[in-house]
Amino acid sequence: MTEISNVTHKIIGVAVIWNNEKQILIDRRLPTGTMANLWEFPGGKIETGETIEECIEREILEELGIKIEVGKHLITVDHTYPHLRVTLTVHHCHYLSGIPQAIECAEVRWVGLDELDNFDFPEANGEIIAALRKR
Ligand SMILES: Nc1nc2c([nH]c(=O)n2[C@H]2C[C@H](O)[C@@H](COP(=O)(O)OP(=O)(O)OP(=O)(O)O)O2)c(=O)[nH]1
Ligand SMILES: [Mg+2]
Repeated sequence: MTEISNVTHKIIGVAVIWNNEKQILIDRRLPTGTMANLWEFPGGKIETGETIEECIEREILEELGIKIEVGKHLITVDHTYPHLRVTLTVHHCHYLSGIPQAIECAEVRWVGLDELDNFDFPEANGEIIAALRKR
């Protein structure tokens, strides 16, 4: 039997933003809504007509107020939560300018790769963090 899934599918561009101290920028989600309070790599939904790279650059400026250079693709993770399917296309990015501000999130932080274990991320992020550690 074939089952057609009606679950919402979000196509998301995600940034792993590096600074010159080999730190990564992470943000904590707002205390309301899906995956409340969890930490994530900043990003958001792709808009019609834009590439994933353009999406990432735009979302980071909108959400954090900083300029970045979008670099190499790291991994694409397709994950289904109980009420939501996400496709996270993750790129390495380099920090260029501006002070990160928590415009659409609760908090932002620069952290080292070895510090990521101290933060709670959504389930889909396990694969992203594993890919980062493999390098
Ligand atoms: N930006 C980002 N989203 C992630 C990560 N891991 C993960 O499961 N997600 C999920 C959470 C959200 O459901 C979705 C991102 O979509 P979004 O940022 O456009 O949506 P949202 O839930 O924040 O809110 P909204 O804009 O739909 O109101 O992907 C991650 O590391 N970064
Ligand atoms: Mg978002």
